[in-house]
Amino acid sequence: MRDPDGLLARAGVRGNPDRDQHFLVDDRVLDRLPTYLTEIDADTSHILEIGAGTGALTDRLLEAGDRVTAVERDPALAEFLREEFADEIADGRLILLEGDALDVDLPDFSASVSNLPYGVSSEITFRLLPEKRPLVLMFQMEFAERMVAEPGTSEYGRLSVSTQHYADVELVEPVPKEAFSPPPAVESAVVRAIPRNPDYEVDDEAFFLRFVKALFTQRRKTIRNAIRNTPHISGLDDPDAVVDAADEELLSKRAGAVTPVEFAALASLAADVGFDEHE
Ligand SMILES: C[S@@+](CC[C@H](N)C(=O)[O-])C[C@H]1O[C@@H](n2cnc3c(N)ncnc32)[C@H](O)[C@@H]1O
Repeated sequence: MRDPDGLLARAGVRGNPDRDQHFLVDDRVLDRLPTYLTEIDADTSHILEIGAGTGALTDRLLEAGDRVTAVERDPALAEFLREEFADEIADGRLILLEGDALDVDLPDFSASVSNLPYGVSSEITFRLLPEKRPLVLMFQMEFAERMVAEPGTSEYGRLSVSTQHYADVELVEPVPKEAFSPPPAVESAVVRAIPRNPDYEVDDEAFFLRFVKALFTQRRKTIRNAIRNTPHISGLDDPDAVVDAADEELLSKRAGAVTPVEFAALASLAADVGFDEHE
C-alpha cells in the first residue's frame, strides 16, 4: 500500500482547510475503511470516492474493488493523481473525474467509500443516498451523531429522519483529529449506510421530506403549532385542516419525539386534507 506521508511529500501539498483538505495519514484508519464494505459483502465492482486528495484512500479502494471512480475538485491534486496512478488509469481500473462532486455526472457505482469534504458533506450525502448503494463516509462527529440519532434524543432531527428514510445507518468508528493532516478542528466519525426501504409508505417523497423539514424548524413548539406556523415551508394550503384531522396526542408532541413512522402517517394525512383541489 502507498504510504500516506509519502503521497503527501510527492504531491508537495500541505492541505488547505479552506478547501476542505484534511488528508488521512493514519494507516490503520485507511486500511479499515474498505473493510466496512467487505464485511457486509457489499458489491465492490465499482467504488466511488468523493474527494480523492493525494490518493491514500484511493489506493486502498483499488485493492478492495475491481474499479474505482475518484472525484477531485482541486486541479493540482487531480494532476498529481493522474501521474501517481498513471498505470491504474491506463488499465481502466481508475477513472479520475476532475470537478465539483456536486456537479459532475456520477457513474453507476456499486458502493462509495469517501472521506468527504466537510463543507459540502450534507449536499454530497443527499446526492448519494437516493442512489441506494452502500456508503461508508467520513463526517464531522456532530453531523454523524445527528444522522444516526433516535427519536427522543437531543441529536434527533431533520437530518436523522431524512437520512434514515433511505438507509440503515450506523456510526462504525470515531476518528481522532490526529488521524488527519492538517488536523480538523473537531473529531470525526465514519458512518455506514446500508440502503433499504423505510418501514412506512409515503406517496410523495418530496412533500414528506419538506414537511419534516418544516416541523423541525419549530422543534420547541408542539406539532399543532409547528404545522400552523410553517405553510411557507411545507407548502400546505390549509394547515388548519391538517390540525383538525390529526390525532390529538400526536399534535401535542414536539418534533423531537415523533418517530419517522408517525411523521409519514401525518404527511399522508396532510397531503390528503391540506391542499386545495387544483383541477
Ligand atoms: C477531507 S479531504 C480527503 C482526501 C483524501 N480522500 C484522504 O482521505 O486523505 C477532501 C478532498 O475533497 C476535495 N474537495 C473539496 N471540495 C470538493 C468538491 N466540492 N468536489 C470534489 N472534491 C472536493 C479536496 O480538495 C480534498 O482533496
